[in-house]
Amino acid sequence: MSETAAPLAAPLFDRVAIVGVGLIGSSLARALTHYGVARQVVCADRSPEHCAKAVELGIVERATTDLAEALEGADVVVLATPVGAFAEVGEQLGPLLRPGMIVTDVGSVKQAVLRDVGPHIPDGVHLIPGHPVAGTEHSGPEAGFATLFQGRWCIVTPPPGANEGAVDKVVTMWRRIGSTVELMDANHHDRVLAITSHLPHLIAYTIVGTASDLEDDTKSEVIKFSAGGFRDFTRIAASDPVMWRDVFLNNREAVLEILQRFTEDLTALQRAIRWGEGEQLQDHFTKTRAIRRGIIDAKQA
Ligand SMILES: NC(=O)C1=CN([C@@H]2O[C@H](COP(=O)(O)OP(=O)(O)OC[C@H]3O[C@@H](n4cnc5c(N)ncnc54)[C@H](O)[C@@H]3O)[C@@H](O)[C@H]2O)C=CC1
Ligand SMILES: O=C(O)C(=O)Cc1ccc(O)cc1
Repeated sequence: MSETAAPLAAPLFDRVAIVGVGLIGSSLARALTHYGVARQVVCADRSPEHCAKAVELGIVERATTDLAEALEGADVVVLATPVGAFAEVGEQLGPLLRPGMIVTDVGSVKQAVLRDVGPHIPDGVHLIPGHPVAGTEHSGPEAGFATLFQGRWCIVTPPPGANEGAVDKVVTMWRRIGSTVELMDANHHDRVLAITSHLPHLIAYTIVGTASDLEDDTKSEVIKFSAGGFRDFTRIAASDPVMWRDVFLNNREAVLEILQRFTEDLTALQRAIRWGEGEQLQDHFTKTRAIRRGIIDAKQA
C-alpha cells in the first residue's frame, strides 16, 4: 500500500471522536484518515502523555483529556479503552450525545458493551458495537499502524432493532479500512471468542507463569532454548495486563464454560500419556493437524 494512495470515495463521516488512543484507537485513527473515511479524527484519552504523543505523531488533529471537548461536532464516537472503563466512559458520555450520533466500540467482548454503555445512550442515538479481530501484544499510541485491519475480520454486533442506516455506516467504515465484516449476536460473539482468543491467551499466561516458577537452573534453560513453541506463547503472554484482566472479568461465563471443557480434554490426554495409549494420542494429533491444514486452505482459497 502506498502512503500517498488517494481515497477512492468521499468521507463517510465528518468528524470521528475516538476515546482511548492506544494500539487499537490509534490504528483506527490512522486508518480512517489514511483511507479517507473521516474528514477529521480527534481523540480523548485520560492520559495527557498519550494525548501529546498522538498529536506529535500526527495521528489526530486534536487530542484532549476532556470528553466534552472531543465530542464537539463529532458524528461518531468510538470507545477504544479497556472494556473495564466502558461503564465509566458511557456514564460521562451520555449527557454529551446528540440525536443522530453513532456510538460504537472496539472491545474484545460484546455483551458487556450493551450492559455497561447501553443504559447511558439517549433516544435517537445509535449504539452499534464492533470488534476488530486484529491486534498485537503491544500497547499505546506508538504501537498502532494504519494497515492493522487490512484483510482481518471485524465482527459487528447490533442489538435487536438497531437502526439499519447506523449499522450500515459502521459496517462500511470497517470495510473501507480493509476489514471483512460479519454481523453476529453479542452472546454468540462472546462464546466464539472465548475459545478462539480468550482461552489461548489464558493458556499462554499460564504456561509462561509455570515456566517462570521452575527452579532457577531450569528457568535459564527455558529462556535459552525458547526458539520453539514456547516463544510464541511468550509473545501472547506479553499482551496488555489491564486489557486482558478486563476481558476475563467481562466474559466470565463463556470463558469458565470453555475452560471446563478444555480441562476435561486435557485430562483425557494426560490419561492417554500415563497409560501409554499411543493410538489415542496419534488420532488426536492427526485430527488437529487436519484442522490447521483446513484453516490454511480456506485462507488460500
Ligand atoms: N490489543 C489488541 O490486540 C486488541 C484490543 N482490542 C480492544 O481494544 C480496546 C483497546 O485496547 P488497546 O488499544 O490494545 O489498549 P491500549 O492500552 O493500547 O490503549 C487503551 C487506551 O485507553 C486509555 N484509557 C484507559 N482508560 C481510559 C478512560 N477511562 N478514559 C479515557 N481513556 C482511557 C489509555 O490511556 C490508553 O491510551 C480494548 O477494549 C480491547 O479489548 C480489540 C482488538 C485487538
Ligand atoms: O496478538 C494476537 O495474537 C491477538 O490475538 C490480538 C488480538 C487480541 C484481542 C482481540 O480481541 C483480538 C486480537
